[in-house]
Amino acid sequence: MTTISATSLDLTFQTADGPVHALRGIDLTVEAGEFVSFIGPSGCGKTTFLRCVAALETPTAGELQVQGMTPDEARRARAYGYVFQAAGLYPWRTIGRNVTLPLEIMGYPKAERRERMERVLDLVELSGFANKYPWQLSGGMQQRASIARALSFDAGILLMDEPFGALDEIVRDRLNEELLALWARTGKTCLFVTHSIPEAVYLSTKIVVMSPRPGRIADVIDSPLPRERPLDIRDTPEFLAVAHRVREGLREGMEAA
Ligand SMILES: Nc1ncnc2c1ncn2[C@@H]1O[C@H](COP(=O)(O)OP(=O)(O)OP(=O)(O)O)[C@@H](O)[C@H]1O
Repeated sequence: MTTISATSLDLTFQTADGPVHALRGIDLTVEAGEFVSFIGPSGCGKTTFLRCVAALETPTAGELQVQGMTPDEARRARAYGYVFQAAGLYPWRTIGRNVTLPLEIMGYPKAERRERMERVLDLVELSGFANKYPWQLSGGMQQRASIARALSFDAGILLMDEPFGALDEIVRDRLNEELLALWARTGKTCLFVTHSIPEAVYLSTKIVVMSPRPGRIADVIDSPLPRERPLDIRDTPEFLAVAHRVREGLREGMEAA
């Protein structure tokens, strides 16, 4: 089943310095349950594309469908959870009450909020941290709490904009492994923005390589790697071949820009 379908998508921002062509001719199909990474240099439109899916930006031309709906309908149907680069947890709320915030807004009864909170905190391995405050957790744990919050209302799509960009490499490796396990367990469709080639190749079933000015797709790579991926898969020739193709796509995209 197709979850995201973009056809000839264009978005031009009108700014004081003139038009900025953030996206041009984006054609992309994402099937349910895929893990799709978007990689490309700063300004190539990765965040803008995610924001279009989330109905936070409106394309100037083309068609975009999210679970067969317009992005706005999908937003109202709570089709996605959004995880940002900064965890964005409210410091005056406990982890548990940060996770239940969307559920409170949506009017879930208290008992169900609690049950869901416990389930998603367990999914991100933060059981036992519900009563802590964000500042009592490491950066990696805060990001896991932010993922739990995005999972709390069972959206089929998880939009993640560089969620691990600010973390050191060892923590990031661990979160990558955990995210893959979480994805396998939940069957979510994931759209994930990253600047890291190894991260994109390790996580994804599909890698979208983008290039700037105007933001467009330089290559779409369907990963030949198995879905089960221990971290040391990164040393295999198959992994390195995909990483090489991503690097080539980035280089060609820069040359064409
Ligand atoms: N609201 C806005 N108004 C005007 N221009 C914008 C707006 N949002 C984004 N842009 C411009 O659109 C282009 C694409 O931006 P976008 O943030 O999507 O890139 P990105 O690939 O996510 O970059 P990064 O890797 O730095 O996060 C950039 O040139 C940016 O300056």
